[in-house]
This record gives sequence, structure tokens and C-alpha cells, in this order.
Amino acid sequence: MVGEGTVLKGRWKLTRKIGQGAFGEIYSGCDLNTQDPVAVKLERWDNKKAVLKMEVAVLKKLQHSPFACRYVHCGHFENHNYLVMELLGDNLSELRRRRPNGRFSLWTTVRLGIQMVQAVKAIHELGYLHRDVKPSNFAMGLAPGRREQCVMIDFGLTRKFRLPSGQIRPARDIAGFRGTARYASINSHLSKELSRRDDLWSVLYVLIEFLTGQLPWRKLKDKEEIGLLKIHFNSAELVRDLPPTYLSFMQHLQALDYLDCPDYDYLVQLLDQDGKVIETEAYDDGTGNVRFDGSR
Ligand SMILES: Nc1ncnc2c1ncn2[C@@H]1O[C@H](COP(=O)(O)OP(=O)(O)OP(=O)(O)O)[C@@H](O)[C@H]1O
Repeated sequence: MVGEGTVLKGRWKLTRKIGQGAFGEIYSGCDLNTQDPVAVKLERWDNKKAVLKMEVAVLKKLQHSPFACRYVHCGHFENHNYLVMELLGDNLSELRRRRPNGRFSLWTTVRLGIQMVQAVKAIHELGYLHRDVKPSNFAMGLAPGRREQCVMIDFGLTRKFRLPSGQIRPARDIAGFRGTARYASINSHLSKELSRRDDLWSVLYVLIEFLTGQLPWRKLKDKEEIGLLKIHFNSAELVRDLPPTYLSFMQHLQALDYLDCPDYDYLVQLLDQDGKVIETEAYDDGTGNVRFDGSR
């Protein structure tokens, strides 16, 4: 049995189970050689939806990016494949739920939003779509110097959108739903082939939830009903109570076709404008005490 207390390859000790996903289990642990904290993701060999090998491949390619979890090691042990990586802090879903009214401040949302767009840009530049952008797939760094870093995790649903020639893969007529119902794009609900714009639709839904504490379809369980409500709200109404930035963000995504490359820098600039306004207010207000944890 692999579980708490197990030592993988005489080096990585599993200390505590910290996550249970559809495809595997996550443990916090320790590198017995260096005493560094680590996280270990385990996947059983008999899992029909084995994805860890692909996840490792994408993670290794993303190591140049500060928005990716640091890769440590991978291997197999007693009927399991495993991935050893940097131990991160709480994921953004847990952090939001702990805030009053389940909301982050505009300041925190701006900081997180900019990093999420940059993380998505980094994976797209490699030729992959993430296809499951959601708050629990981002976590804050724990290591010194990484504490304000928002890190993308879980590459189990990624898909290459470029051919070796560099061209975009032709869209399949029916691709099926991919992602998580609350945050998936309308295209995913319509079973359309996903492209770069769709990861950013998920970012937009996440940011709306961060700011308002909810999405209009939060109470629905049925994927089809959620899709219909997203279509109903595919208008300015969705971002009615938010800074104008969010309407511009949405309009940029609405204008993108399957093949189009999103203007990531424009989206970052939009979010940054709100950040600048808040900084000015913080200065005027004499506090200068802006924090990253949603306390403003
Ligand atoms: N490196 C890490 N450090 C700390 N916690 C992590 C790490 N990787 C994952 N987790 C935690 O475990 C949870 C599940 O991880 P992950 O999404 O990679 O697994 P999964 O099996 O693909 O899950 P799901 O089916 O929910 O997408 C994350 O939401 C996060 O809270």
C-alpha cells in the first residue's frame, strides 16, 4: 500500500494526503536527502485515464516559467506512477472561500488575474492548451521568494493545439466537453474544439467569481443548464457591476476566432489599469499598506 509514511525510492517520504483529484492523489512530503518540502502526485497504473506521463512532459517543458510548479523527479513505485514537485500553498479556491463573502479585493484580483493570464500565455507559447483553468488549479508559492507567486498546476487535460509544422491543428467537428462545468467556456459546452481563447474565457469567469463571490450559474449542477445560462449571460450583463476593464476583457475574447492568438499583453494591461487606480488610492489614503492577501 502506498500512502502516508511511504518512502519512495528511499528518498521522498509521503507525510500527509493534501488532495484527491479525479485521476490521482496528492501528498505533502519531504526529500529525506535535503529536508526540502515536496508534493507528490500519485496515479495508479490501472487507471484507465492515465495522464501523469503527459502531465510530467508538459511540466518539464514549462520549467522556464515562474508560473509553473517546479519539477523535482518522476518515476514508478508499486503499481503507481509518481511525480515529485515543489510543495505549494493553498489553492485559490480554498483561499477565496476563506475570505469574507467569498470575495477577493479588487487589488488581489488584479494581482492574481495578471499572473493567471501570464501563466496561460506561457503554456500556449509551448503549443498546449490547459483546458481546465479553474481556481483549484492555481496555488500560491510557499518557498521563500515564491510567496506572492501564483502557480499553475494540473496539466492532466492539456492538448497540443499546434502541429509539428507550427500550424494550428484543424478543429474536429465534435470534440466533446472538456474542463469543469462552472468555468468551462461556452465552446466547451457546445462540444466544439477548444482553442487559446477558451482558456481565457475560463480566466474571465474565475475573475468574476473572485470579485463578486459568485457566478450566475453557481447553484446549477447540470452541465447543459450551465451552458445555457452562460449563453444567456454572454453580454455586458455578466460584468455589469464590475470595473469597465472586465467588459473590455470580455469583448476581446468575443472577437477571437478559433485560429486567433489572443492579445495577452492587452489583457494584462487592462487588469493593470485597475491596479494602478488602486495604488493611487492607497497613496492618497496615506496607508501605503497594500497587501496581497485580499485584506484591502
Ligand atoms: N504541488 C502542489 N503543492 C501543493 N498542493 C498541490 C500541488 N499539486 C496539487 N495540489 C493540491 O491538490 C489538488 C488536486 O491537484 P491536481 O488538480 O493536480 O489533481 P487532479 O487529480 O488532476 O485533480 P482534479 O481532478 O481536481 O483536477 C489541487 O487543487 C491542490 O490543492
